Amino acid sequence: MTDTAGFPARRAALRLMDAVLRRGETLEQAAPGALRGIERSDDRALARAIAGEALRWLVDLDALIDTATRQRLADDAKVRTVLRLMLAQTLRLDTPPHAVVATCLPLLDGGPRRLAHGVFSTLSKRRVTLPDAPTLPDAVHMRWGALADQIAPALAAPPPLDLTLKDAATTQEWADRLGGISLMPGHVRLARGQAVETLEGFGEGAWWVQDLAASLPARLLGPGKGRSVLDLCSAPGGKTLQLAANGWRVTSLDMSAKRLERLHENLARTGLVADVIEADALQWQPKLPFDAVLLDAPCTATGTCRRHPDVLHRIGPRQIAEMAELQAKLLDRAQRWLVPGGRLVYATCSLEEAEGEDQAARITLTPDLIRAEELPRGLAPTSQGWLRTHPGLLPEAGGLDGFFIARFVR
Ligand SMILES: C[S@@+](CC[C@H](N)C(=O)[O-])C[C@H]1O[C@@H](n2cnc3c(N)ncnc32)[C@H](O)[C@@H]1O
Repeated sequence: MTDTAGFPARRAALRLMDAVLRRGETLEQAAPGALRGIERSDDRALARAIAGEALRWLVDLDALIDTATRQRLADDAKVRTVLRLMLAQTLRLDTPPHAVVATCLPLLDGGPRRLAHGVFSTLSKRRVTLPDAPTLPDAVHMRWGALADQIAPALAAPPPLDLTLKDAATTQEWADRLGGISLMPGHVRLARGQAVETLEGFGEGAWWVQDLAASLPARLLGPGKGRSVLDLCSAPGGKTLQLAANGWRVTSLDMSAKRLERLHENLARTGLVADVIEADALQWQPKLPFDAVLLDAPCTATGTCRRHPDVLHRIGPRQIAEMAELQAKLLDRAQRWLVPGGRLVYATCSLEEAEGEDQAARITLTPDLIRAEELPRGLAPTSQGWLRTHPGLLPEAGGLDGFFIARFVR
């Protein structure tokens, strides 16, 4: 094994790529195993950044590699993935070529090192560059249709950092203190790349990290004024915190013990209160109906592609159909748990119609149309009164995640 400084981060980046591309894991799922043994946080961040950029630009990196080989390398060949990592570093992370060669070629010890070196040198001599926007995989482009060309430019870089404030009345104060901008009361947007735990206000629980789009479902339930809400599929708790901060009596249910640990930490940090239940929503039954239900359903999360570019490569028709089936079952149950006049908000961070529009169309409750004045300036509801966001919207302000949101009343 090589002891070149920087090698462990590259080996971890290769493991991350394998986990995503061969085993269909998320970068989050793969990280603990892939990064095991790497002590320094900057090395762990580097491994994630290399793999993230290689996945974000995969189609374009492959096109470059294919111009420099006589025989096309197999899609799953290790040498192709190592070359993707090498090029991602020079073209996206400004790593000097000699450092890339020294730290990446040992990944191919006993294998086609010379081939990789040759392809990398050829492309470096040609001074190749990447396009302004990443090219989406064909299957993704087909699925997203007309939206794909708007979304792709927004994928060129990781997104800004959005915070939701515990007290919306302090919006200007926190925007000033943290040097950010606000797109609506209770929201502050910062430049990316900040270490969250070190920012003012984190320890005292004045805010939590939450993409602007992800903050909209809970906002659409308005102030709670002591009424009851079921936050169904709630962990790690961004929406539970919002609802509790906005005067709701929150029952917060999720089936993942691990994710609920983070929810408990978030409640403790912010001093907010919720009744937390660990249960499978497909089995659980409430004793009493609720004034509101927020179902932020499990989904393929393709709307988070700016932060999680792995979704561009591991999500296909099978995963979408599986999630759509689960969402339909959850919705069938959730809509029965409301008092007459109670409101349901259904949301997913997916860009797939099967998980959004198609689900909303099946709901038998009365639509409660979303109004433009409830949304950040520049966003508008669809003609059905639903909200469909995607990363290409609000481009001057830095975009937002892809979400589908619909509201109903019983
Ligand atoms: C989109 S995430 C929720 C994010 C959360 N609402 C927030 O704002 O932080 C979906 C959640 O659904 C949970 N989940 C999936 N299937 C479930 C089920 N059958 N019962 C309860 N929770 C489930 C997952 O554990 C996951 O935490």
